Amino acid sequence: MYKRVLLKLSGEALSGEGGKGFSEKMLTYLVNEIQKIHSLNIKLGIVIGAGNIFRGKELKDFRIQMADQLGMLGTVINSLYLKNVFEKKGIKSIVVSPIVNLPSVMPLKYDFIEQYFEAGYIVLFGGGTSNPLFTTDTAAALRAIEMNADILVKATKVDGIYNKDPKLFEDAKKYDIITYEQAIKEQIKVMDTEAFSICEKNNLSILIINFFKEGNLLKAIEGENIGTKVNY
Ligand SMILES: Nc1ncnc2c1ncn2[C@@H]1O[C@H](COP(=O)(O)OP(=O)(O)OP(=O)(O)O)[C@@H](O)[C@H]1O
Ligand SMILES: O=c1ccn([C@@H]2O[C@H](COP(=O)(O)O)[C@@H](O)[C@H]2O)c(=O)[nH]1
Repeated sequence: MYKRVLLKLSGEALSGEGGKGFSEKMLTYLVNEIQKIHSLNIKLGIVIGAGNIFRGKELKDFRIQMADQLGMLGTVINSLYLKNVFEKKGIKSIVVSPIVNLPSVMPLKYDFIEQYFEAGYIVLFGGGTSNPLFTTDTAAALRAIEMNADILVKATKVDGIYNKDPKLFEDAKKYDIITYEQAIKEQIKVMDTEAFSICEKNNLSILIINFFKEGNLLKAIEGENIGTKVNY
């Protein structure tokens, strides 16, 4: 079983696939899935995207730097939203971000992160990498290394990596395991190349799983071979 986990969630985990905003049904599902792994006493960090609010590239009339800043703020909004949802269910969490100074957001300080984990908090890393031109996949890779995670789990809307986009090609074939070298060479689009590259350099594997299938997250943390594992 993995003991230190960085979980990358799509913003759509809050809205439902393809949706915007926040869905009560999805939030209930999300909390139930998190509760299953939180009870295992693991050190859990979460990076959440903002596809349910803004993705920079969706704001066509904006300069990309401006659009990306809105996207990054969206990830802080999602993190705070999630903190509140967790709180109502008795799950302790803390929002950490290098980009905003708000009473409920703590600055990113490595020494404190360990203390939050020791005190049983889930750490919600908001604000992406703090730089435009990136996405939360890259932020997840950075935070995973910084928290010394033993796995980065990307919980998304496909059940793993295929030789081509399974949402577009019915005959796409799934990989159970793939190396970073192969993923980068084949230009696999399920995750940013920057994220692959950071994890490869730091000897951290990634697990891609379908978030929308009940029980998947728990199975992945317990080491069951679901989804696709990207190995260095
Ligand atoms: N070779 C591939 N194998 C698997 N999925 C692929 C592949 N190529 C492209 N994809 C697409 O990648 C998508 C997952 O990545 P995407 O960045 O959209 O999600 P996310 O990171 O979970 O969301 P967010 O942008 O909200 O953080 C899937 O919907 C899938 O269609
Ligand atoms: O490091 C980062 C992370 C994110 N952004 C912007 O935020 C949105 C939302 O993140 P997703 O990973 O797409 O859900 C992203 O599209 C970027 O616009 C960023 O600029 N830098």
